[in-house]
Amino acid sequence: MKEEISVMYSEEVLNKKIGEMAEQISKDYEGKSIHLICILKGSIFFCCELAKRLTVPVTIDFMSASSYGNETKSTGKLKINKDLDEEIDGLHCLIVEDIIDSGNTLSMTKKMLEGRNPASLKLCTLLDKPDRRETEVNVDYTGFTIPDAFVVGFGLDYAQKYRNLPYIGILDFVEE
Ligand SMILES: O=P(O)(O)OC[C@H]1O[C@H](OP(=O)(O)OP(=O)(O)O)[C@H](O)[C@@H]1O
Ligand code: HPA
Repeated sequence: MKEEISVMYSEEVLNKKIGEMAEQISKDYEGKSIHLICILKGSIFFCCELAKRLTVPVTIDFMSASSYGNETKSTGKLKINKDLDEEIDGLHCLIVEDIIDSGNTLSMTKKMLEGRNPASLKLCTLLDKPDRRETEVNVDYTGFTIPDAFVVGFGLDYAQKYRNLPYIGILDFVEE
């Protein structure tokens, strides 16, 4: 089987949307600093583009939590591979995700971080795939709501490949 990718959102479309999201977030957090919590690895591209466009003071920390292996289905279990470097108590935290699919990663991550007494904790995702939700999560900022397709690019991978694509595309498997 050959892997084929068709463009869903071009780099230009993504940047426009991220600009709009940053504008809204900057308005909502006026007078405050935001502590961005970037969930590795998929969110790095989105997190960088978002951070560059925020007009309020920003700090960033990274966490690696995953509920996926090399397959395209969730295991429903959270694995913390790398925890945050800094304490978050008293900080206005914004979790930055590339995609919410089953919701398992984000709901478990959110619960864990809530226990650390942040001043506030909100969620931001570039993509939301609600058709596949297994665990409800309240998402504060969503870029695009997408249908049930497996997407790659702009940080998103299939078996660790395609993260570096500057656009988001749908991955299909076709007969050679
Ligand atoms: O809503 P869910 O079904 O839990 O899926 C979403 C999660 O899956 C992906 O991460 P992944 O575990 O593949 O790690 P990666 O970011 O390093 O690719 C994505 O970046 C989200 O964190
Ligand atoms: O559609 C997807 N693509 C890449 N990684 C993912 N993790 C959850 N859903 C996806």
